[in-house]
Amino acid sequence: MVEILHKRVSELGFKDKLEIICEDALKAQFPQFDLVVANIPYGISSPLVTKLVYGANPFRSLTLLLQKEFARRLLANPGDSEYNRLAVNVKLVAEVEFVMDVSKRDFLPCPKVDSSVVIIRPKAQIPHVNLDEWRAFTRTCFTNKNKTLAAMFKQKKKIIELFRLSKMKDSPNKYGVTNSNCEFVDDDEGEESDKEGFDPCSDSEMELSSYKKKIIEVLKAHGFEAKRPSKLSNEELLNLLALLNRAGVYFHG
Ligand SMILES: C[S@@+](CC[C@H](N)C(=O)[O-])C[C@H]1O[C@@H](n2cnc3c(N)ncnc32)[C@H](O)[C@@H]1O
Repeated sequence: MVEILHKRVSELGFKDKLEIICEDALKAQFPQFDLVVANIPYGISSPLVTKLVYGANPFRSLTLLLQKEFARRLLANPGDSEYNRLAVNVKLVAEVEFVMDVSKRDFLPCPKVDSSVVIIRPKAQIPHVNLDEWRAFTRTCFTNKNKTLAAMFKQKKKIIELFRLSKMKDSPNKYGVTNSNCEFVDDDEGEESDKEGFDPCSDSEMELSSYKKKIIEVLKAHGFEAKRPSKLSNEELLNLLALLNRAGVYFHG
């Protein structure tokens, strides 16, 4: 395709106006861009959309041909069965507009899946929130997006993880917890075990229990206890994150 493009622009006399970067799109450092119009490889849709939307580049719009199901997930709203962490995170900073469906029969050779075109535009006003903290928080919430928040935050593993993160805020070198939540690939609904991989012995049971109580009190006091992440708007999630942070509960070290 690169050769064909080079040949075509040469024939049309546009050779000096086109620079072709032939690299892995996930690894390449993009030059400054204003518009993206792309038929992207469907297999890397999630990390590529993340990279484009959360990159440092102040773009105007991204017009993307995506696999239809992926586009539906990106367009989903709270309460929709497809609502997911990707939609939550993209919609924090951008608006996603549906343009059109494109049938697989419109391609030759005919692929296995249908496609859709969407336009993503950055929001004029982005909520004031630490993005690493936000993404770690939505990762926690959307790992079990249909569980109630009370059930989710009663999981021992989760409590220990958050407790250590909160302590790490006070003494960063003492606690070896790292949080690799920076990418929001489509990994919601990965059920978590309550016990695996954590050694609660190093934290006092009493401290853990009062920490858990503190979280549950925040949920109860603000009517979040019986709510489920899959039904919460970004405004509600932002509010919950702010309330938890204020109570000393953090999701990112
Ligand atoms: C859906 S096709 C689109 C091709 C072309 N843009 C078009 O519209 O006909 C996606 C293209 O991205 C290429 N590709 C796959 N993974 C890639 C990656 N990580 N970085 C850059 N290109 C990739 C594929 O080889 C394929 O040519």
